[in-house]
Amino acid sequence: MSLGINEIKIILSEHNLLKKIVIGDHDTFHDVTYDSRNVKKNALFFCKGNFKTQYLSMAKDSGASGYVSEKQYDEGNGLTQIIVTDVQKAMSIIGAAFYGYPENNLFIIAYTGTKGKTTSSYFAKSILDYTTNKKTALLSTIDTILGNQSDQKFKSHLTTPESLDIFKYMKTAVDNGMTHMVMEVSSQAYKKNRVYGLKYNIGLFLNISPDHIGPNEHPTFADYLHCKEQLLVNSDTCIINADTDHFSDVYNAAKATTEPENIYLFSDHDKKLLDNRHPDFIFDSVADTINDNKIKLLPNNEKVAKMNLSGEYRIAVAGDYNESNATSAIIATALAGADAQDVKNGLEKVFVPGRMESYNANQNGFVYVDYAHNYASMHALLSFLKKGNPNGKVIVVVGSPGNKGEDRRKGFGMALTENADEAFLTTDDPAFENPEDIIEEIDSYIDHSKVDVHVQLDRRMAIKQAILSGNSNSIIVIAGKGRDPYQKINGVDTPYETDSVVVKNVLKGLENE
Ligand SMILES: CC(=O)N[C@H]1[C@@H](OP(=O)(O)OP(=O)(O)OC[C@H]2O[C@@H](n3ccc(=O)[nH]c3=O)[C@H](O)[C@@H]2O)O[C@H](CO)[C@@H](O)[C@@H]1O[C@H](C)C(=O)N[C@@H](C)C(=O)N[C@H](CCC(=O)O)C(=O)O
Ligand SMILES: Nc1ncnc2c1ncn2[C@@H]1O[C@H](COP(=O)(O)OP(=O)(O)OP(=O)(O)O)[C@@H](O)[C@H]1O
Repeated sequence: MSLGINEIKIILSEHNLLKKIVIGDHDTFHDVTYDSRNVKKNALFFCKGNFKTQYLSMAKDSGASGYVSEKQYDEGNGLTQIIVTDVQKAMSIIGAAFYGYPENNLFIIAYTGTKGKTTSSYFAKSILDYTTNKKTALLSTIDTILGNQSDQKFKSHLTTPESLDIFKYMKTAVDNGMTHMVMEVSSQAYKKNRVYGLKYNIGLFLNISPDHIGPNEHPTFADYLHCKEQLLVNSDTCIINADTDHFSDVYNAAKATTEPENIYLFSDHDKKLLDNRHPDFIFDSVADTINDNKIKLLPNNEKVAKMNLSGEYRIAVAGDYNESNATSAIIATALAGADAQDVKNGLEKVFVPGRMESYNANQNGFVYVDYAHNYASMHALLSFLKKGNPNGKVIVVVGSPGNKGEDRRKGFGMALTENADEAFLTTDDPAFENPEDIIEEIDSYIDHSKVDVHVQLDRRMAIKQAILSGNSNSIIVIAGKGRDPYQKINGVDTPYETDSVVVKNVLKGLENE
């Protein structure tokens, strides 16, 4: 693969990004990278983010022959220097060109929303695996799956990767024979222009509630919503949860670039629809107990009746909120070619790592490992579990991260007060904060007349104590980390075997006692 300066000049000019080019010894590049530690000979190096000039010197020493930057640097003398108005945007369009526009060879389903992106993406992939005979790639918060061999699947670093990685992954997926891709698109991906210029066949908007607002993410809720809406602006076909907050705003964003005929709305039968929303599909809960989750899908007009999706679908993952996640996946995958049987198979067989993973602890109750890590998700999770288990205790192990999402602490306090009986407050990615201070803050929002609170800094120990405190009617929730394999402590990702493994070890220990 290679990319010449003339093509770069054309695409940057087309996007009005080019400020200046100084041609150096080489004007054709054989690799693209934003990390000086990975520079190959004749690479084009991008100076972005918290960049330091020594990275450019390092890149030059390692054989880079050009760089792209918003500023010209003496350290880059002798290299081809491409000076642009926005390096993140430039990186995305150059990345697409370098990898030969692999997105054109994939049917792309893209998800956004505050909650449910990962779960719904796994639902959609599971269904499409039947339709495409396992030729569906996945870019998710948990795993990146670019093929069916073991080395074509790995843990993701970000929900939505950097643009160069996205196009590289897409090219790899195409080379591996993949025809479809399901991807999560975070609001940060738009904020940082990681997906600049990328178009999706189908874009889905699940829901929005305040999250990711702070000095390092979005300055305001309006900015957060705006970034999320960009996914719809860049999609040929849009699917929107008609029950979402800020529906009118969201619908108008979709309508800006998509004809109403290509916008599909769905709604929960039990939710009262506001304004004049006319959902195309309505889902109705047939079973939403802890052991059985099933919906009935009802087409609501002629446009969608011909999709032949009317019927009942069992969902392998518990949680009433997963009914709307599943509905979104049904509509998206049907538009991508799935039939009702693929949908049935996919939803019945799906497994989502770290999301409502259940373990039978016998005389100690039932354990769920779940990723709920803010008020909206914790409230959705605990109210569902409490409703399904009115006579048993709901026991929750939870902590809150340091140096980010500080409002989550109050959210956890509130959600625990509303639906938990017992809480074990513990450590979860304390970063540079003292975990005891974080716990104290969560605790200050808990009503102690309703919740029995224990403090146990050691997360493994907290899980063990919570399980031991249960009886056969109890539900024990290990919340917030899912399958995160580390604790972020003082800037270091300290390895952690994951909540799922800790639970399994505790249960094994109990069996052997
Ligand atoms: C805010 C943001 O987008 N930050 C991301 C961004 O940071 P950055 O560009 O400032 O990079 P940096 O790590 O500070 O380094 C600066 C540059 O120098 C380079 N470098 C660095 C060291 C070196 O020796 N040589 C070198 O060339 C780096 O490769 C980088 O290009 O690029 C880095 C990788 O290139 C990411 O790791 C980092 O993600 C941060 C850590 C992160 O986790 N961000 C979160 C907020 C995020 O994006 N989350 C969303 C999900 C949340 C949601 O649902 O909205 C996500 O999509 O994951
Ligand atoms: N539609 C939903 N509404 C509310 N809560 C949900 C919904 N779907 C999932 N959840 C809860 O939120 C948690 C996170 O779900 P998931 O990972 O699918 O969402 P996400 O959008 O990828 O989240 P994040 O951006 O935080 O990674 C789940 O473990 C569950 O507790």
